[in-house]
Amino acid sequence: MPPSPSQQERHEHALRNSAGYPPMTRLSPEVPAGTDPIIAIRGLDKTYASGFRALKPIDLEIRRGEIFALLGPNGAGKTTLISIICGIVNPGSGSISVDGHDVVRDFRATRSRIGLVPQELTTDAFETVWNTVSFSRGLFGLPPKPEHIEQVLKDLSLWDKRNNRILTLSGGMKRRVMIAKALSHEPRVLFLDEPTAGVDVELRRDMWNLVRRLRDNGVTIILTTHYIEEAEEMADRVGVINKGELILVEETATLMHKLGKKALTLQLHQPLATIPASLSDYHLALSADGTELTYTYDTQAERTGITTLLGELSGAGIRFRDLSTKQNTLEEIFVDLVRSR
Ligand SMILES: Nc1ncnc2c1ncn2[C@@H]1O[C@H](COP(=O)(O)OP(=O)(O)OP(=O)(O)O)[C@@H](O)[C@H]1O
Repeated sequence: MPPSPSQQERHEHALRNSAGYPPMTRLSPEVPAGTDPIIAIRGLDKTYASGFRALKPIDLEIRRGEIFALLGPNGAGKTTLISIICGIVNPGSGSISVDGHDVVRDFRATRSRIGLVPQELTTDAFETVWNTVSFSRGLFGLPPKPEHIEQVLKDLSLWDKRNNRILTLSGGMKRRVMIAKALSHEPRVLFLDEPTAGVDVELRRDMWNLVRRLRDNGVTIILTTHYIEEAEEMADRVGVINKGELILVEETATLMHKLGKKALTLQLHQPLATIPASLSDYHLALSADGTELTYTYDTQAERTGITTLLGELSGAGIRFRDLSTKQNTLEEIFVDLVRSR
Protein backbone atom coordinates (compact mmCIF):
# COMPACT_ATOMS: atom_id res chain seq x y z
CA MET A 1 0.00 0.00 0.00
CA PRO A 2 1.43 3.44 -0.81
CA PRO A 3 2.13 5.54 2.30
CA SER A 4 -0.55 8.11 3.07
CA PRO A 5 0.52 11.67 2.31
CA SER A 6 1.91 13.70 5.17
CA GLN A 7 0.08 16.78 6.35
CA GLN A 8 2.76 18.94 4.73
CA GLU A 9 2.20 17.14 1.43
CA ARG A 10 -1.53 17.75 1.73
CA HIS A 11 -0.98 21.44 2.38
CA GLU A 12 1.18 21.57 -0.68
CA HIS A 13 -1.44 19.70 -2.65
CA ALA A 14 -4.11 22.11 -1.42
CA LEU A 15 -1.98 25.10 -2.37
CA ARG A 16 -1.30 23.62 -5.80
CA ASN A 17 -5.02 23.14 -6.24
CA SER A 18 -5.59 26.80 -5.55
CA ALA A 19 -3.33 27.73 -8.43
CA GLY A 20 -4.61 25.25 -11.00
CA TYR A 21 -8.05 23.96 -11.74
CA PRO A 22 -9.19 22.26 -8.55
CA PRO A 23 -11.57 19.32 -8.70
CA MET A 24 -13.71 21.16 -6.14
CA THR A 25 -14.12 24.75 -5.09
CA ARG A 26 -11.21 25.83 -3.00
CA LEU A 27 -13.15 26.78 0.07
CA SER A 28 -10.38 28.03 2.26
CA PRO A 29 -8.04 30.06 0.13
CA GLU A 30 -5.84 31.45 2.87
CA VAL A 31 -4.68 28.24 4.45
CA PRO A 32 -1.04 28.74 5.22
CA ALA A 33 1.29 25.80 5.30
CA GLY A 34 2.29 26.73 8.87
CA THR A 35 1.60 24.51 11.81
CA ASP A 36 -0.22 26.92 14.14
CA PRO A 37 -3.48 25.33 15.29
CA ILE A 38 -6.69 26.50 13.67
CA ILE A 39 -8.55 25.74 16.90
CA ALA A 40 -7.04 26.00 20.36
CA ILE A 41 -9.04 24.84 23.38
CA ARG A 42 -7.63 25.53 26.83
CA GLY A 43 -9.05 24.31 30.13
CA LEU A 44 -12.61 24.03 28.83
CA ASP A 45 -15.01 22.92 31.54
CA LYS A 46 -18.77 22.75 31.14
CA THR A 47 -21.50 22.22 33.70
CA TYR A 48 -25.08 22.49 32.40
CA ALA A 49 -27.67 24.50 34.34
CA SER A 50 -29.04 21.15 35.57
CA GLY A 51 -25.78 20.72 37.47
CA PHE A 52 -24.56 18.01 35.11
CA ARG A 53 -20.86 18.32 34.38
CA ALA A 54 -20.61 17.46 30.70
CA LEU A 55 -16.94 18.36 30.13
CA LYS A 56 -13.99 18.12 32.49
CA PRO A 57 -11.11 20.47 31.70
CA ILE A 58 -10.25 19.87 28.06
CA ASP A 59 -7.10 20.99 26.29
CA LEU A 60 -6.97 20.33 22.59
CA GLU A 61 -5.44 21.82 19.48
CA ILE A 62 -6.78 21.12 16.01
CA ARG A 63 -4.21 21.46 13.25
CA ARG A 64 -4.91 23.32 10.05
CA GLY A 65 -5.95 21.05 7.24
CA GLU A 66 -6.38 17.88 9.27
CA ILE A 67 -9.31 15.53 9.65
CA PHE A 68 -9.83 15.06 13.36
CA ALA A 69 -12.24 12.42 14.63
CA LEU A 70 -13.78 12.75 18.04
CA LEU A 71 -14.77 9.30 19.20
CA GLY A 72 -16.94 8.47 22.14
CA PRO A 73 -20.00 6.55 23.28
CA ASN A 74 -23.45 8.12 23.65
CA GLY A 75 -23.47 10.95 26.12
CA ALA A 76 -19.67 11.29 26.22
CA GLY A 77 -19.79 15.04 25.51
CA LYS A 78 -18.96 15.17 21.79
CA THR A 79 -21.92 17.34 20.78
CA THR A 80 -21.42 19.55 23.83
CA LEU A 81 -17.81 20.16 22.84
CA ILE A 82 -18.51 21.02 19.21
CA SER A 83 -21.57 23.09 20.15
CA ILE A 84 -19.40 25.21 22.44
CA ILE A 85 -16.78 25.71 19.72
CA CYS A 86 -19.57 26.71 17.31
CA GLY A 87 -21.00 29.18 19.82
CA ILE A 88 -24.32 27.34 20.26
CA VAL A 89 -23.70 26.36 23.88
CA ASN A 90 -22.02 28.69 26.35
CA PRO A 91 -18.64 27.55 27.57
CA GLY A 92 -18.19 27.25 31.32
CA SER A 93 -14.62 28.14 32.12
CA GLY A 94 -11.65 28.03 29.79
CA SER A 95 -11.03 29.55 26.39
CA ILE A 96 -11.39 28.60 22.76
CA SER A 97 -9.96 30.35 19.75
CA VAL A 98 -10.73 29.69 16.11
CA ASP A 99 -8.23 31.01 13.61
CA GLY A 100 -6.89 33.32 16.31
CA HIS A 101 -10.31 34.69 17.38
CA ASP A 102 -11.92 34.03 20.76
CA VAL A 103 -15.27 32.26 20.35
CA VAL A 104 -17.01 34.35 23.01
CA ARG A 105 -15.50 37.82 22.51
CA ASP A 106 -15.36 37.50 18.75
CA PHE A 107 -18.42 35.37 18.06
CA ARG A 108 -19.13 36.66 14.57
CA ALA A 109 -15.57 36.28 13.36
CA THR A 110 -15.32 32.73 14.64
CA ARG A 111 -18.79 31.66 13.52
CA SER A 112 -18.13 32.86 9.99
CA ARG A 113 -15.11 30.58 9.80
CA ILE A 114 -17.09 27.54 10.88
CA GLY A 115 -19.55 25.32 9.07
CA LEU A 116 -21.61 22.95 11.21
CA VAL A 117 -23.49 19.91 9.99
CA PRO A 118 -25.66 18.90 12.93
CA GLN A 119 -26.95 15.40 13.66
CA GLU A 120 -30.54 16.37 13.04
CA LEU A 121 -31.82 17.36 9.61
CA THR A 122 -33.01 20.92 10.03
CA THR A 123 -34.35 22.29 6.77
CA ASP A 124 -37.59 23.70 5.51
CA ALA A 125 -39.13 20.72 3.72
CA PHE A 126 -41.05 22.89 1.24
CA GLU A 127 -38.10 24.99 0.10
CA THR A 128 -35.95 24.11 -2.89
CA VAL A 129 -32.38 22.93 -2.55
CA TRP A 130 -31.04 26.08 -4.22
CA ASN A 131 -32.99 28.46 -1.98
CA THR A 132 -32.15 26.52 1.17
CA VAL A 133 -28.42 26.66 0.54
CA SER A 134 -28.44 30.27 -0.69
CA PHE A 135 -30.46 31.33 2.34
CA SER A 136 -27.88 29.77 4.68
CA ARG A 137 -25.18 31.94 3.12
CA GLY A 138 -27.36 35.01 3.60
CA LEU A 139 -27.64 34.24 7.32
CA PHE A 140 -23.96 35.06 7.60
CA GLY A 141 -24.57 38.47 6.15
CA LEU A 142 -22.68 37.60 3.00
CA PRO A 143 -23.66 38.86 -0.44
CA PRO A 144 -25.02 36.23 -2.85
CA LYS A 145 -22.38 34.25 -4.72
CA PRO A 146 -24.30 31.99 -7.09
CA GLU A 147 -21.12 30.57 -8.62
CA HIS A 148 -20.06 29.29 -5.19
CA ILE A 149 -23.47 27.75 -4.46
CA GLU A 150 -23.41 26.15 -7.90
CA GLN A 151 -19.98 24.66 -7.27
CA VAL A 152 -20.98 23.32 -3.84
CA LEU A 153 -24.13 21.71 -5.28
CA LYS A 154 -22.12 20.18 -8.10
CA ASP A 155 -19.48 18.89 -5.70
CA LEU A 156 -22.18 17.26 -3.62
CA SER A 157 -23.99 15.78 -6.65
CA LEU A 158 -27.03 17.94 -5.89
CA TRP A 159 -26.94 20.10 -8.99
CA ASP A 160 -29.65 18.12 -10.80
CA LYS A 161 -31.86 18.48 -7.72
CA ARG A 162 -31.38 22.21 -7.25
CA ASN A 163 -35.01 23.01 -8.08
CA ASN A 164 -36.45 20.11 -6.08
CA ARG A 165 -38.14 20.68 -2.78
CA ILE A 166 -36.30 19.14 0.16
CA LEU A 167 -39.21 16.87 1.03
CA THR A 168 -38.85 15.06 -2.30
CA LEU A 169 -35.24 14.07 -1.61
CA SER A 170 -33.94 10.78 -0.25
CA GLY A 171 -32.41 10.67 3.22
CA GLY A 172 -28.91 10.60 1.73
CA MET A 173 -29.57 13.67 -0.39
CA LYS A 174 -31.01 15.53 2.58
CA ARG A 175 -27.76 14.88 4.41
CA ARG A 176 -25.87 16.33 1.45
CA VAL A 177 -28.08 19.42 1.59
CA MET A 178 -27.08 19.83 5.23
CA ILE A 179 -23.43 19.73 4.18
CA ALA A 180 -24.08 22.17 1.33
CA LYS A 181 -25.73 24.57 3.80
CA ALA A 182 -22.72 24.33 6.08
CA LEU A 183 -20.39 25.11 3.17
CA SER A 184 -22.47 27.95 1.79
CA HIS A 185 -20.45 30.69 3.52
CA GLU A 186 -17.03 29.25 2.61
CA PRO A 187 -15.94 28.18 6.09
CA ARG A 188 -12.40 27.15 6.97
CA VAL A 189 -13.46 24.54 9.50
CA LEU A 190 -16.26 22.05 8.99
CA PHE A 191 -17.85 20.17 11.88
CA LEU A 192 -19.72 17.01 11.04
CA ASP A 193 -21.70 15.60 13.96
CA GLU A 194 -22.05 11.87 13.25
CA PRO A 195 -22.13 12.27 9.47
CA THR A 196 -22.81 8.61 8.76
CA ALA A 197 -25.02 7.52 11.66
CA GLY A 198 -27.70 5.26 10.23
CA VAL A 199 -26.68 5.64 6.56
CA ASP A 200 -26.08 2.68 4.26
CA VAL A 201 -22.62 1.45 3.33
CA GLU A 202 -22.62 3.08 -0.10
CA LEU A 203 -23.55 6.50 1.21
CA ARG A 204 -21.01 6.13 4.00
CA ARG A 205 -18.27 5.56 1.38
CA ASP A 206 -19.52 8.58 -0.59
CA MET A 207 -19.40 10.71 2.54
CA TRP A 208 -15.87 9.61 3.31
CA ASN A 209 -14.73 10.48 -0.20
CA LEU A 210 -16.46 13.81 0.00
CA VAL A 211 -14.83 14.66 3.32
CA ARG A 212 -11.41 13.75 1.95
CA ARG A 213 -11.94 16.00 -1.07
CA LEU A 214 -12.95 18.86 1.19
CA ARG A 215 -9.82 18.38 3.23
CA ASP A 216 -7.72 18.28 0.07
CA ASN A 217 -9.23 21.63 -0.80
CA GLY A 218 -8.03 23.20 2.41
CA VAL A 219 -10.92 22.72 4.84
CA THR A 220 -10.12 21.48 8.33
CA ILE A 221 -12.62 18.78 9.30
CA ILE A 222 -13.74 17.71 12.72
CA LEU A 223 -16.17 14.84 12.86
CA THR A 224 -17.76 12.97 15.70
CA THR A 225 -18.45 9.31 15.40
CA HIS A 226 -19.18 6.10 17.25
CA TYR A 227 -17.50 4.06 14.56
CA ILE A 228 -13.88 3.17 15.02
CA GLU A 229 -13.61 2.14 11.36
CA GLU A 230 -14.78 5.59 10.33
CA ALA A 231 -11.99 7.18 12.33
CA GLU A 232 -9.50 4.64 11.06
CA GLU A 233 -10.50 5.19 7.45
CA MET A 234 -10.64 8.96 7.49
CA ALA A 235 -8.96 10.73 10.33
CA ASP A 236 -5.41 11.97 10.61
CA ARG A 237 -5.82 12.12 14.37
CA VAL A 238 -8.33 10.78 16.82
CA GLY A 239 -9.48 12.10 20.17
CA VAL A 240 -11.29 9.73 22.50
CA ILE A 241 -13.79 11.29 24.87
CA ASN A 242 -15.51 9.45 27.66
CA LYS A 243 -17.74 10.91 30.38
CA GLY A 244 -16.69 14.43 29.49
CA GLU A 245 -13.01 13.65 29.69
CA LEU A 246 -10.65 13.68 26.71
CA ILE A 247 -8.77 10.54 27.59
CA LEU A 248 -6.54 10.30 24.55
CA VAL A 249 -5.43 12.23 21.48
CA GLU A 250 -3.32 10.30 19.04
CA GLU A 251 -2.31 9.98 15.41
CA THR A 252 -4.76 7.48 13.94
CA ALA A 253 -2.04 5.14 12.76
CA THR A 254 -0.55 5.03 16.26
CA LEU A 255 -3.93 4.49 17.87
CA MET A 256 -4.85 1.71 15.51
CA HIS A 257 -1.52 0.11 16.18
CA LYS A 258 -2.20 0.17 19.88
CA LEU A 259 -5.83 -0.77 19.72
CA GLY A 260 -6.35 -2.37 16.36
CA LYS A 261 -7.26 -5.81 17.55
CA LYS A 262 -9.65 -8.04 15.70
CA ALA A 263 -11.39 -11.22 16.70
CA LEU A 264 -11.56 -14.23 14.38
CA THR A 265 -14.39 -16.59 15.30
CA LEU A 266 -14.53 -20.11 13.92
CA GLN A 267 -17.75 -22.11 14.00
CA LEU A 268 -16.71 -25.70 14.52
CA HIS A 269 -18.12 -28.79 12.86
CA GLN A 270 -17.95 -30.78 16.10
CA PRO A 271 -18.09 -29.20 19.57
CA LEU A 272 -14.78 -29.26 21.44
CA ALA A 273 -14.55 -30.20 25.10
CA THR A 274 -11.22 -28.43 25.62
CA ILE A 275 -8.68 -26.53 23.55
CA PRO A 276 -5.77 -28.81 22.60
CA ALA A 277 -2.57 -27.97 24.50
CA SER A 278 -0.72 -27.67 21.18
CA LEU A 279 -2.73 -24.47 20.50
CA SER A 280 -2.04 -22.80 23.84
CA ASP A 281 0.20 -20.13 22.27
CA TYR A 282 -2.80 -18.67 20.47
CA HIS A 283 -4.75 -17.91 23.68
CA LEU A 284 -7.96 -19.08 22.05
CA ALA A 285 -11.34 -18.71 23.75
CA LEU A 286 -13.86 -21.55 23.54
CA SER A 287 -17.57 -20.77 23.83
CA ALA A 288 -19.50 -22.42 26.64
CA ASP A 289 -21.16 -24.91 24.26
CA GLY A 290 -17.81 -25.74 22.63
CA THR A 291 -18.94 -24.80 19.13
CA GLU A 292 -16.98 -21.54 18.66
CA LEU A 293 -13.29 -20.79 18.92
CA THR A 294 -12.21 -17.16 19.02
CA TYR A 295 -8.73 -15.89 18.24
CA THR A 296 -7.79 -12.27 18.94
CA TYR A 297 -5.07 -10.82 16.74
CA ASP A 298 -3.37 -7.57 16.01
CA THR A 299 -4.32 -6.20 12.60
CA GLN A 300 -1.19 -4.06 12.50
CA ALA A 301 1.26 -6.85 13.32
CA GLU A 302 3.59 -8.08 10.62
CA ARG A 303 2.08 -11.52 11.08
CA THR A 304 -1.45 -11.99 12.35
CA GLY A 305 -0.88 -15.68 13.02
CA ILE A 306 -4.08 -16.63 11.20
CA THR A 307 -2.44 -18.76 8.53
CA THR A 308 -0.44 -20.83 10.99
CA LEU A 309 -3.43 -21.13 13.33
CA LEU A 310 -5.62 -22.50 10.53
CA GLY A 311 -2.85 -24.94 9.58
CA GLU A 312 -2.49 -26.14 13.16
CA LEU A 313 -6.25 -26.52 13.60
CA SER A 314 -6.32 -28.67 10.52
CA GLY A 315 -3.35 -30.67 11.84
CA ALA A 316 -5.22 -31.22 15.12
CA GLY A 317 -8.23 -32.52 13.17
CA ILE A 318 -10.43 -29.55 14.07
CA ARG A 319 -12.70 -28.60 11.18
CA PHE A 320 -14.86 -25.54 10.96
CA ARG A 321 -17.99 -24.79 8.99
CA ASP A 322 -17.70 -21.01 8.89
CA LEU A 323 -15.61 -18.11 10.11
CA SER A 324 -16.04 -14.40 10.72
CA THR A 325 -13.89 -11.51 11.85
CA LYS A 326 -14.91 -8.57 13.95
CA GLN A 327 -13.12 -5.31 14.73
CA ASN A 328 -12.96 -4.40 18.38
CA THR A 329 -15.84 -2.09 19.05
CA LEU A 330 -15.26 1.33 20.47
CA GLU A 331 -16.98 0.11 23.59
CA GLU A 332 -14.39 -2.66 23.97
CA ILE A 333 -11.60 -0.21 23.28
CA PHE A 334 -12.97 2.01 26.00
CA VAL A 335 -13.00 -0.83 28.44
CA ASP A 336 -9.35 -1.46 27.58
CA LEU A 337 -8.45 2.20 27.85
CA VAL A 338 -10.27 2.79 31.10
CA ARG A 339 -8.89 -0.40 32.59
CA SER A 340 -5.34 0.50 31.68
CA ARG A 341 -5.50 3.93 33.33
N1 LIG B 1 -28.87 21.11 27.81
C1 LIG B 1 -28.44 20.13 28.60
N2 LIG B 1 -28.71 20.13 29.93
C2 LIG B 1 -28.27 19.15 30.72
N3 LIG B 1 -27.53 18.09 30.31
C3 LIG B 1 -27.24 18.03 29.01
C4 LIG B 1 -27.67 19.03 28.08
N4 LIG B 1 -27.22 18.70 26.85
C5 LIG B 1 -26.54 17.55 27.00
N5 LIG B 1 -26.55 17.14 28.30
C6 LIG B 1 -25.91 15.95 28.86
O1 LIG B 1 -24.52 16.04 28.64
C7 LIG B 1 -23.97 14.76 28.35
C8 LIG B 1 -23.20 14.84 27.04
O2 LIG B 1 -24.14 15.01 25.97
P1 LIG B 1 -23.65 15.15 24.47
O3 LIG B 1 -24.86 15.34 23.63
O4 LIG B 1 -22.57 16.16 24.41
O5 LIG B 1 -23.02 13.70 24.22
P2 LIG B 1 -22.54 13.02 22.85
O6 LIG B 1 -21.19 12.47 23.13
O7 LIG B 1 -22.68 13.95 21.75
O8 LIG B 1 -23.59 11.83 22.74
P3 LIG B 1 -24.29 11.19 21.43
O9 LIG B 1 -23.24 10.33 20.83
O10 LIG B 1 -25.41 10.41 22.03
O11 LIG B 1 -24.74 12.32 20.57
C9 LIG B 1 -25.14 13.79 28.29
O12 LIG B 1 -25.20 13.12 29.54
C10 LIG B 1 -26.34 14.69 28.12
O13 LIG B 1 -27.49 14.14 28.72
